[in-house]
Amino acid sequence: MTNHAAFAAEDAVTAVAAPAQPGRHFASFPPRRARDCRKAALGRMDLATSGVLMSGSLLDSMKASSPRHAMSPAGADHEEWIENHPSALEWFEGVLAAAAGKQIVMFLDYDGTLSPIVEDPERAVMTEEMREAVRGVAQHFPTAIVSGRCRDKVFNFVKLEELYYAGSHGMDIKGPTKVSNHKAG
Ligand SMILES: O=P(O)(O)OC[C@H]1O[C@H](O[C@H]2O[C@H](CO)[C@@H](O)[C@H](O)[C@H]2O)[C@H](O)[C@@H](O)[C@@H]1O
Repeated sequence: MTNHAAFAAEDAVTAVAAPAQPGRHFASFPPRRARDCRKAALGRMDLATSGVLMSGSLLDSMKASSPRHAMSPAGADHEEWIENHPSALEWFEGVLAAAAGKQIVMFLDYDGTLSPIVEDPERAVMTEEMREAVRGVAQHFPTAIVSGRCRDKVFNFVKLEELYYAGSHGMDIKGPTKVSNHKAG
């Protein structure tokens, strides 16, 4: 665990993001067996924090890839649904206003978010471009990848030591092993 200051959940504002594209695969540190994942899932949770901001290009990319419109109902119910489910991307000024004075923390899904959905889960790799985007985000916000996958498997795909990784649906969480220079929020 690194030296981040702890934050109160009620003071945190979260954002979720990122387009999925096919890309390179990186050989990794040794994968562990499934039973190691279950064992690790019993380990302690140590999420913590730091800083703020989001680049225009990442935001545009997020908007372009958002599946939100595909999930919303058509017809007369649409407007009411939109009203009750404001998009953080379309309502970004509102998000910024809500975030004022608060600690922003980024929680990112992996499959179908940072990586494309593919038939073979072992081939759900993320692009180098995506990796750089996430690395950039982590320079501004404490950033966590939250996945149903085993934590080590997600790390093997993402390979960024400055992130938090929450594997096994959040049962197994590990903090950064490398400090990222978050700008204070
Ligand atoms: O929470 P996530 O990071 O989104 O993980 C959810 C599950 O993702 C993986 O399965 C999904 O992606 C695969 C690769 O694209 C795809 O083949 C599968 O059909 C999807 O369900 C992963 O294999 C699961 O263990 C995760 O729970």
